[in-house]
Amino acid sequence: MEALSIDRVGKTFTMHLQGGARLPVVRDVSLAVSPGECVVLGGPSGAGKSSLLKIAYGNYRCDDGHVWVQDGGERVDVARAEPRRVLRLRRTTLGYVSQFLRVIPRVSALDLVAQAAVEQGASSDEATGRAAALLERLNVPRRLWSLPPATFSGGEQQRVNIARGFVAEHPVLLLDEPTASLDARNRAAVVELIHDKKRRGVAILGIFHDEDVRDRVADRVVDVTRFSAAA
Ligand SMILES: Nc1ncnc2c1ncn2[C@@H]1O[C@H](COP(=O)(O)OP(=O)(O)OP(=O)(O)O)[C@@H](O)[C@H]1O
Repeated sequence: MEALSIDRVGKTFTMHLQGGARLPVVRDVSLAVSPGECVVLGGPSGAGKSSLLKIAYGNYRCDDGHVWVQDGGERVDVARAEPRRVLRLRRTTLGYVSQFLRVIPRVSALDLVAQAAVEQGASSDEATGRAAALLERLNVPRRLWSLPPATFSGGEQQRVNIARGFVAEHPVLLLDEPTASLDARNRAAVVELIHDKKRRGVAILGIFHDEDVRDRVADRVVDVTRFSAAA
């Protein structure tokens, strides 16, 4: 059974500040991701890869189609579900790792990561243990763990963000260029984390511009240009 299924999705942006100009991006997108599989969205800049991920997460509305996510014994259509249902789905089932960390003032890196596990029901001790293990694997120096990440470097923030996204145990994970500003060593650490998730049966849909990373994690690459709605 598919964990995530995008079914005939279409999206046109309407630019209200530009006299309602319409920008068709994708149409008739259908693709599915099974448990333990990593599907990568490919295609040139502007093809609509990020937009599709945001539609799958429920951040963007789509005009047509459905986004089915298997949630235990139930299938939820992210495109049509009530906002409250989408929020619940995000807590238990649907994870998303963006390129940038949203820092919370005064919350330390360790707590920020652990919080994501606590939200899924882990005890505080267990969450802190898992958060520490991930920060370690992602080579975030121990001296930074007790500090709020606002002043961290771009790559350090990104690694805290990845730890936060991976500490939770979501059966479906959306990854928007998680390795964009990382060096080779940390890219390799992220590849390992993705392999771990796949072994645990997590379904992953992601964007990876780095070809080497893409080749190492992707079971399939879906070129989004084939769904282009432009002209
Ligand atoms: N919120 C928005 N409002 C209006 N247009 C948008 C919005 N988000 C994206 N677009 C437009 O939709 C098109 C697809 O953008 P998207 O970011 O999905 O592409 P992408 O394939 O992820 O590109 P990249 O590889 O450069 O990140 C672009 O032309 C972009 O300008």
